[in-house]
Amino acid sequence: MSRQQVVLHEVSAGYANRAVLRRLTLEIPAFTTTAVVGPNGSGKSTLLGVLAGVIPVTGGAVTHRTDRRPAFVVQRSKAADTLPLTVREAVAMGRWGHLGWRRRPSRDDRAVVDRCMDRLGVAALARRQLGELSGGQRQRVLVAQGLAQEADLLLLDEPTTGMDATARRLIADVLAEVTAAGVTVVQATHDPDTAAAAGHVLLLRDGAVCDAGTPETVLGERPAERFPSLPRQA
Ligand SMILES: Nc1ncnc2c1ncn2[C@@H]1O[C@H](COP(=O)(O)OP(=O)(O)OP(=O)(O)O)[C@@H](O)[C@H]1O
Repeated sequence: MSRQQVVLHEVSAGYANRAVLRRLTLEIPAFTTTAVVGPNGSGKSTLLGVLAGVIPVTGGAVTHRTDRRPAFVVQRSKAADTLPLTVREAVAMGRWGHLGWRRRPSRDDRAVVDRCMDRLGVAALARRQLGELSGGQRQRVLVAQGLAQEADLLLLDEPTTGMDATARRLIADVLAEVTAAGVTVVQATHDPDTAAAAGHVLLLRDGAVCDAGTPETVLGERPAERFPSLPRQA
């Protein structure tokens, strides 16, 4: 178990009147990146919600390596883009779980927020309203917020959607750094290059795992050709 961050055993989950995940058994290896791939509607976001603990399971068991709360970066389209928040306030929300009884951010909390904004290249935008940013900038702010939680499990739902190549590389570098520092990352993605760079790949279809393993075994040597459902992003 120590090398597994999360183990799912025959897990079923979904929404009111809609079963999505069906008796899913899988392992999320610790300290590496798992890419969750599969066609639209195959259950990637639902799986992330289960791993985050925000979607209750209707059957089976989910076992986490630690009892720390995971960080969950939701798809930008599902996040409220119009909240009246500055970039700094949005990233600082990542510290809420760490605040002491006075609920006031400490110097350390503020330093973590500064570091995460810096790492995601949004420090210069700190005072801007979220609603004024481009889609790619907002997405980077959400990743910075996830990073600021300093969780040992970082869950990201299609974090690079709508990003240009430079921003995608930045996210890939940040995720490589955090896994090297002992964090486990799980990201849903439609990008074959992102999936090919992961340590582990889970391929979902119709709410079930249809393959799992290294990128080479699951995706083959030419992921974009083998998985036309994973369109190469512009
Ligand atoms: N809040 C919800 N209520 C009811 N059904 C939902 C809800 N969210 C998702 N679904 C349904 O659950 C199924 C799985 O959706 P999910 O979002 O997990 O797929 P996905 O693999 O992440 O898809 P995509 O690649 O399009 O993001 C789909 O049929 C979807 O319509």
